[in-house]
Amino acid sequence: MNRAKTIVSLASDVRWHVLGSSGMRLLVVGSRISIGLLMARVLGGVLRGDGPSGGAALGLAVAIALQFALVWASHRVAQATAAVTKERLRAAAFAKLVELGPGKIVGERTGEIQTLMVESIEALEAYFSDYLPALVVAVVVPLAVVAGLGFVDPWLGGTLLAFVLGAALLPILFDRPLAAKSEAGWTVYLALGAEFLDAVQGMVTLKAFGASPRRRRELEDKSDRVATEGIRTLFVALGRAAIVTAMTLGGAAVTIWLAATRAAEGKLDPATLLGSLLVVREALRPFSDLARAVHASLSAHGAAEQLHAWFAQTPPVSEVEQPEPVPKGALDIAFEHVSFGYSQREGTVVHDVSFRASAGETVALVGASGAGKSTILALLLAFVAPRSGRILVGGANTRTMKLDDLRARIAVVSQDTYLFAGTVRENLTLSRPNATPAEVEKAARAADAHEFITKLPDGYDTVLGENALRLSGGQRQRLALARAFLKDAPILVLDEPTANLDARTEATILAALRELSRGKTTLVVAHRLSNVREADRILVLENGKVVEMGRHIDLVARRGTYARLIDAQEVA
Ligand SMILES: Nc1ncnc2c1ncn2[C@@H]1O[C@H](COP(=O)(O)OP(=O)(O)OP(=O)(O)O)[C@@H](O)[C@H]1O
Repeated sequence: MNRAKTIVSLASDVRWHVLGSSGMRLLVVGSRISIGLLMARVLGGVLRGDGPSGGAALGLAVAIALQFALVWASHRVAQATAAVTKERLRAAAFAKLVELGPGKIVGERTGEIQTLMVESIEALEAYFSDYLPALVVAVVVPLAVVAGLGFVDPWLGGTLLAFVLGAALLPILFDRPLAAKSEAGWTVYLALGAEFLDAVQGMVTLKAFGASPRRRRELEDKSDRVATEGIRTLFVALGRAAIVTAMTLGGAAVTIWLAATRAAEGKLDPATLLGSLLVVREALRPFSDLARAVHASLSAHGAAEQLHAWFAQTPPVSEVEQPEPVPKGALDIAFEHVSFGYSQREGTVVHDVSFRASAGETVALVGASGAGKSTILALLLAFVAPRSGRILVGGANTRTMKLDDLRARIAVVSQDTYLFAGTVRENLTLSRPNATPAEVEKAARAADAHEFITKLPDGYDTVLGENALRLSGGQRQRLALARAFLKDAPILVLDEPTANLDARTEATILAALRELSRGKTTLVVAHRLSNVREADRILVLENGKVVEMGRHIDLVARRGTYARLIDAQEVA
């Protein structure tokens, strides 16, 4: 797709704002031209010795007042265009983020997504609110003035037209190299943003491994490249600006000189001469304005490519047209010959997996790291979809359900609980926004979290920073558990919820988890096998395949993979 089309297709719903903005700018220029012509009439009258014309003077006063109002209104419309563009694009980009979901987003660089959400959209905003209206003015006004002037005096009109064409067409020679440079600059800029965020998030690791000076040098190198690319772009942009300036100043000078000559020859009256002086500048000014806005257009090219690629992504799981309702009450789970791989290149990571968890049962998934346990949970949550086979919940295929409805019936506690910037209460009620304070407290008590929450400076209203870094691992998991208690969903998914905890904290969390999973269909992933002994069924996975399945006692008696895993942990 060509570049301009790529950009415009991104904001089809702001086209009325862009048109409004352009219209207002045209009115402002129109009022400036009227002021010029009225001034010429007033001065022309004086020069002819008729004295100033009262009507023209009054018209001038009205036009000046009108221009004030139009300039103000035009700024307001430009601001509104900018705000609406940003709001619509951000909403669409965020909706896409949610649609893509963790199945797609995990593995992407957070910094790049962040730059896309903030900076690319800023760049496009400038394109829509500044560059496009400036472009419309640069097309309409010069041609209108040329036509008017040509009507009064074809020689003047023809001369001005030559410079207008020069100012419009010669800069195009620079546009291709400029766009290439700018896109290169944009790419290194994005990489710098991503790297910087990585460094901030990994600061503890960088310091602990003494790697911060090296990382700093790498960042400095990238930063130098951004500066170098910027200077290169600027160099080409200066060449372009010089051409525009030569055409606009040269065009004004030559046309005005010609007008003066024609007036000296008696072929132009003084008022028309003065009028020409004033309108010629107006015909050429839009090119200078456009040259100033060209930077916005250049950044927009890189940003638009990136946003376009973002919107073109397909989610790993798409919604069905007419979803079936998720059955009510307790739900069983069945995997039937499910196979899955994250990409064709990486092959399948889950092979022909079949198992059942009746309502209220607990099924444990065990196996070495990378065996596919978390992927099976992601399949149940429909973050990713099976390549073949079916997943049934309450007897219905999950692919026929509305994704949010399915997920509303599943509570998840994982090893890395995310806590959002906000109060403890807001974090807990994430799963049930209309929960009463009594319900929140009951859930927190059940999760053994109430006590520590009440010791926080503002209790349940204590504001946690980004990802609540000041809470301990055990406290975070207690909040995660309280969230799950509050959600009270019929299916529970536990992805190594005690992985990062010390033995004593683990014991209390496990007790709360037993309580939480009572009567719920539970899928649990655990590395520490002693934690899943009581499961109704244990699935032993190896390279994405179920190699053994049964109760703890039977699997131990088989002396197979499970027994070897247990022996290995006991030795450890
Ligand atoms: N988002 C992803 N994109 C591509 N490959 C992935 C992704 N997530 C996991 N994998 C790959 O899929 C395989 C199974 O990973 P999975 O996380 O399911 O294993 P696991 O048994 O849960 O491991 P662990 O116990 O270490 O968490 C691994 O080879 C892993 O590299």
